[in-house]
Amino acid sequence: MTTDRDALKREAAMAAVAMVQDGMVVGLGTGSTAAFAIDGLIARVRDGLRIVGIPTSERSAQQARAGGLKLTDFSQHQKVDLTIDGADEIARGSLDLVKGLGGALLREKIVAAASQRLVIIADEPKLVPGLGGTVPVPVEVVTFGWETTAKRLARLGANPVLRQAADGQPFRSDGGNLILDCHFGVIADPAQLERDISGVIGVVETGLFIGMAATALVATATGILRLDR
Ligand SMILES: O=C[C@H](O)[C@H](O)[C@H](O)COP(=O)(O)O
Repeated sequence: MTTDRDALKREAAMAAVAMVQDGMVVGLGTGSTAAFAIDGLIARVRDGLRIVGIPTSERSAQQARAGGLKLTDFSQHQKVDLTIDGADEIARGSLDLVKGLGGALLREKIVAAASQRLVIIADEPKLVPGLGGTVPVPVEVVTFGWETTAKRLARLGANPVLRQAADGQPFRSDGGNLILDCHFGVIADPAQLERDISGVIGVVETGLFIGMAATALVATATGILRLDR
């Protein structure tokens, strides 16, 4: 019986790491759960696994590099065999996701879009009946005119909040953009909302990942729940 959240995240991560095969190009996710997966890949590479990784953030790149994982990029590989990443919410059934509370949504979505298979790892609290009930939708926006972009997002029914970094300054993504955390409440039609947000002038990318995850490995107190779309 596992109850500690980190232990559960690690269990989900190891289940995904076991899916990685020799010769793969692997997308390296971002966040605390994905960090356990990167550690697991480092250990498997030390045991002889031959892979290359494409990181979804500077911090995941740093962790991978420090562990001796060979990194590559889209100039060398335009197709990713398998991406392992976390999520802030996973909708039961559709496996639609909210991602981006760690600020990495743009590179995560680019890597996910280039992936043959996206495997999401999480512990049970992330599994929800409907998206938006427990977290806001992170939306990456350009700095110029962000205040007007926020107003346009509010017209969609959001309460957009400019994300602050620990030092009190506005949070900056790896791409140098800002993030507006958009509180919608439970979202009736996530696919339509994703299209609506994407159409807002000034928006770079949304944290709604619709129809992108193939599998979710959710660690529960009694074992790993595998959900396939
Ligand atoms: O931007 C960060 C990513 O979307 C993370 O995958 C997501 O926030 C989940 O992070 P954690 O595994 O730390 O809950």
